[in-house]
Amino acid sequence: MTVQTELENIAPSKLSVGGVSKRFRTKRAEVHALDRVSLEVAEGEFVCLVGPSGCGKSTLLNIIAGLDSADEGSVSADGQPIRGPGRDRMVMFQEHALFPWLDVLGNVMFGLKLKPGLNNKEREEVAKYYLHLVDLDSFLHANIHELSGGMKQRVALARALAPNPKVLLMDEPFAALDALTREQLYGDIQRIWEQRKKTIVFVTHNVREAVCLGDRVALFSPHPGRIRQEFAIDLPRPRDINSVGLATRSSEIMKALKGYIGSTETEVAE
Ligand SMILES: Nc1ncnc2c1ncn2[C@@H]1O[C@H](COP(=O)(O)OP(=O)(O)OP(=O)(O)O)[C@@H](O)[C@H]1O
Repeated sequence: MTVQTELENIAPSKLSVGGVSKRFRTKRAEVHALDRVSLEVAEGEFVCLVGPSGCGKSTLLNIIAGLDSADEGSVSADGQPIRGPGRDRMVMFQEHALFPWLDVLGNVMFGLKLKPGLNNKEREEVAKYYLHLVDLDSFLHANIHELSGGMKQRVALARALAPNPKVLLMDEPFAALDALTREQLYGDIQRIWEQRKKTIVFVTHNVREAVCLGDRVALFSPHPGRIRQEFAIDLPRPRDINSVGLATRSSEIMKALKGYIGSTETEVAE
C-alpha cells in the first residue's frame, strides 16, 4: 500500500440500528438505558444525537463502536453485524485520551501502528497529512501538556481520522472547551467532513451544536432512553452557530425536546 492510496477517500458506511434495547444492572438498581431504539444513518451522513444526561446517547454510540453490546436488536455497518470494535469505526471522546509520553506526531502515528502495509516513514507521512488537516503543522513535536484544550482535541481528531475509518463516532468531543474554541472547531469539523466524506454520529446535549453540525438531529428522552423525534436540518453549509436561521431551528427543536422531558430539565443547553 502506498501513502497515496492510504490517503484516498474510501466509501463511508451505512449504519443500521434496529430495535436496540440495553439494560445495566448494578447492585442497587437496573437502568433501562435504551428501549427499542432504531436509527438509520446513510453513507456520508452527519447525524447528531441530542438529549439530556442519562438518556442513552453514549450507550448507543458505544454499541455502534462495538465497545458494548445490545441486549436486543441489531446493529450493522454496510449490512455486516457489528460484533466488536473495528478500524472502520473510530471513536473520539470528550476527554482527549492522548498519550502524554508521546509528542503530537507520535500520538497520531500510534493510531496507525496496526495499519498493515505501511512502514514507519509512510506512517509519519500519513500522520502529517492529518495534522495539516487540523491545522497543527507547527506543533508536530510539541508535548501534549503544552497544548490548549482545543489543540488537544485537534490532535485527537487527527488520530481518529488517520486510520481512514468509514465512520467517525464522536461523544461530546467539544463539551469541555470554551465557546470560542468550540466555534472554530465547528468550522473545522464541517470542512473535514466534506473533504474526507465520513459517516459521522455525534453525541451532544447542546441543541444548537447539533443543528450547526448535523444533516439530521435525533432527539432522545430518558428513563428509558428512546428516540422521540428526528429533524432534518437543511440549512446551507458551512453553518454559523450564531446565525438567525440556526437559532430559529434550534428553538423549534428545543421546544419539542422540552415537550418530551418537561421544561424543568436543565441539562440540555439551547
Ligand atoms: N456501565 C454502566 N453501568 C451502569 N449503568 C450505566 C452504565 N453506563 C451507562 N449507564 C446508565 O445508563 C443510562 C444511560 O447512560 P448514557 O451514558 O448512555 O447516557 P447519555 O445520554 O450519554 O448521558 P451523558 O450525556 O450524561 O453522557 C444512565 O442512567 C447511566 O447511568
